[in-house]
Amino acid sequence: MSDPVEKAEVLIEALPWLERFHGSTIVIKYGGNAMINPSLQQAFAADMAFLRYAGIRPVVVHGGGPQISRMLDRFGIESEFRGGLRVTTPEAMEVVRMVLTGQVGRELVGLINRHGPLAVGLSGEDAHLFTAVRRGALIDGEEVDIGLVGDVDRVDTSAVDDLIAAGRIPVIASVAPDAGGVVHNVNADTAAAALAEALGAQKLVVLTDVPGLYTDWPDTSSLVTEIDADALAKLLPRLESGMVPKMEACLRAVRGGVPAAHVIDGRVAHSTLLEVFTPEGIGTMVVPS
Ligand SMILES: Nc1ncnc2c1ncn2[C@@H]1O[C@H](COP(=O)(O)OP(=O)(O)O)[C@@H](O)[C@H]1O
Ligand SMILES: CC(=O)N[C@@H](CCC(=O)OP(=O)(O)O)C(=O)O
Repeated sequence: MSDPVEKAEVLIEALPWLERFHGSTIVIKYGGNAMINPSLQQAFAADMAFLRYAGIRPVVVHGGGPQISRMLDRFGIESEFRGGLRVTTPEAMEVVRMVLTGQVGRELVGLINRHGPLAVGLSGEDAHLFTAVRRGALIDGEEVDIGLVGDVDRVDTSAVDDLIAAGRIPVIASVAPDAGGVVHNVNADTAAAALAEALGAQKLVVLTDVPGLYTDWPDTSSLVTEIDADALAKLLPRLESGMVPKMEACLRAVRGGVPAAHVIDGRVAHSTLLEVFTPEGIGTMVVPS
């Protein structure tokens, strides 16, 4: 696009969205499957800086499932998932914590900070951010024990609030202690939804490696552009694997007062900007009923 008028039109198209979201908090969940290559990761980091410099308050919660699986593999530990959640032994938990807080989070912080002194990494263990409660996986209506896996029971947003007030971008790993201090593995979608709700965010945006939710996976004609909470609740028992915690998270967020939760394709460069600043948006939008 070399025509200056066209360029100006693209810029001005963002104005209504800048007016609407200026000063708002948006929680962005960056899934491990969307971290496909360095240029996409750099585009994601640039988007976070762009949001921040546009007067929006981005808060990043990151996953790292494939990265954890690769490291477990290097240690000769097999990965097993039940209902989209990793079966987490105490041994695997050490690896989960190391990869999320020491590797994936650090890399993301570094990429965002190429654009200024913006990102600060933390995890659910910092300043009581998340308190976990042990949960099982729901398999055919029955709760199955999957080890040190937690749900978010309590959120103390004070550390995140402090960082936002200082103009920083919190980058959060989803490990969290329970009330007794035992660290649990929390699915990153779950953590992002709990945080979006506690912060009173205007949006939850979940980046993954598919264009959105399919009602009849993997039939690509069944992509959903918009669904309300009640319809999603009805669909949930029919969903599989990684989509289960993801759509549970969207449901939790909108039922908890977040006006919209979006699942978008993180393999598209700058997908977050497209979601926030264009009238069409992209992916699947979940809204309250
Ligand atoms: N109904 C569905 N709609 C879309 N994706 C689905 C569906 N059911 C299962 N999936 C799978 O869920 C995956 C996304 O979840 P997950 O692998 O946990 O991603 P992430 O690392 O981004 O959290 C997709 O790559 C797709 O293979
Ligand atoms: C309990 C559970 O499953 N935890 C996840 C935490 C990371 C995560 O959620 O990463 P993605 O967003 O990339 O899937 C795991 O161990 O893989």
